[in-house]
Amino acid sequence: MIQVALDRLTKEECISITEQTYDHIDYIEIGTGVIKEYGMDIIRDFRKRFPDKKIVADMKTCDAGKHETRQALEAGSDITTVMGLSHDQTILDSIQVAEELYKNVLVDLLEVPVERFARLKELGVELVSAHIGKDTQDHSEGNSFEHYGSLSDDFTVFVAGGISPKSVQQSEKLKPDVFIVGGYITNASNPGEASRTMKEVISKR
Ligand SMILES: O=C([C@H](O)CO)[C@H](O)[C@H](O)COP(=O)(O)O
Repeated sequence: MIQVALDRLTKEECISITEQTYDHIDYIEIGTGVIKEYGMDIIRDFRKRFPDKKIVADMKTCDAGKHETRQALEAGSDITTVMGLSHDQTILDSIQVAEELYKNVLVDLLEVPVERFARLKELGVELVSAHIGKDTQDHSEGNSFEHYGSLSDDFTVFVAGGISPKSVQQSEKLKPDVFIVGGYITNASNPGEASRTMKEVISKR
């Protein structure tokens, strides 16, 4: 499956890219910076405009887990993100609220040491995102999925970070369920075509 990540865009650009890619994507991610710009209103707006798609709010919550999780999920997202490096209590609180609302939390593994993965499992985490951060994508150190090992025995795995048709294979060991694709689609001259290509490559794996 594909999650289009809408980052560093205006609201109008987010809407246009979603419309152009609609037939080839499964999840719409409202990116962290976009949420900072437009708040919960953009989630409410997307819920109305795109009722048939799953919406992920990339809140990157790291404290106040109950409040921020409720905020994003009640605005209409299906999934909200919480940082795996947060305190255990933040993760527990976020999961509890998501369960009350029959929705989900996606735990972002950015900079999380491998030793913490077992604890996340104990806390009840089900969805994780193996993520190469934007700031390390152009550097050789930290620009690899290698250290994530094999997560798929314990979690449903999303992968993110500079994903393109060429880099799909690099995360193969993680057996991802969802490929989070930002720049490859959003910076393309034809985002619809880019999302179609991405879908083809993923379905041929
Ligand atoms: O989560 C993301 C990043 O931290 C910026 O907020 C992106 O959505 C994710 O990395 C996917 O975007 P690309 O790396 O451009 O594919």
